[in-house]
Amino acid sequence: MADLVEKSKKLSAFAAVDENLKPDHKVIGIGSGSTVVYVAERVGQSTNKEKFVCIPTGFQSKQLIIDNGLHLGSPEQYPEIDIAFDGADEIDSNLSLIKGGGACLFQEKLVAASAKQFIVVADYRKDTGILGKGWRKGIPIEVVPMAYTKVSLELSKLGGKPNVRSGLPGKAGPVVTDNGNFIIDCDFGEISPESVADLNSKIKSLVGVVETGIFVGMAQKSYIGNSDGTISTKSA
Ligand SMILES: O=C[C@H](O)[C@H](O)[C@H](O)COP(=O)(O)O
Repeated sequence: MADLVEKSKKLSAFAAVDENLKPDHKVIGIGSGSTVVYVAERVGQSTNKEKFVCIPTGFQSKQLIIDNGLHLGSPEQYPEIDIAFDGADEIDSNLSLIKGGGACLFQEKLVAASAKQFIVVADYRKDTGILGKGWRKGIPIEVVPMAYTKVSLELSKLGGKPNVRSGLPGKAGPVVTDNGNFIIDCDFGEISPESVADLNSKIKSLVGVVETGIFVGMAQKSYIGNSDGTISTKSA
């Protein structure tokens, strides 16, 4: 099973890079997580790799770029990105995503929003069609630390079950993001594809929320590695 999932991740990542990375691309966004490891590996195998500048979405992503011998840039230097690749925790039928399982959602959204093309890569477990169906940990929401009780209260009033993400067993107390903030995982149950944008706007409007892990209208194409070794693609 674990081997099958790993193979699906690699399959989706390699296919996404092979089919979408073009000779005229210069600035590439590299996401976070275990699937994007294979994106970085494939970009690093490109004969053009010397001319790429790769923009990371966090600490792990930065290490992936360096380890694969790619040039590192920053979002400040490159506010316009030619193409970005990233993983997802769940994907719905409209290509809306839950992201942030690894607490990287803010920088991931920054890079995706700066990219002319945003491609999602994932194994077959992520493609459930409805957010909150397979990913039961809740929507990751990055909040400024001093606002976490206020935001938690307001999320409850919106019908969610908020939970500040713990750093245990590695750290006592909450997880602290690459930006020095906390993560609240808020369970809203299953979210119909039609109501995702509205829920995202409501969460985003709460003072203290830096960013949500709901990505609506951002992904242009998904590459899903299936358990039988095939790939399914979908365009928005
Ligand atoms: O914060 C983490 C990110 O949103 C990841 O892209 C997401 O959790 C998917 O990671 P993985 O490819 O390991 O499932």
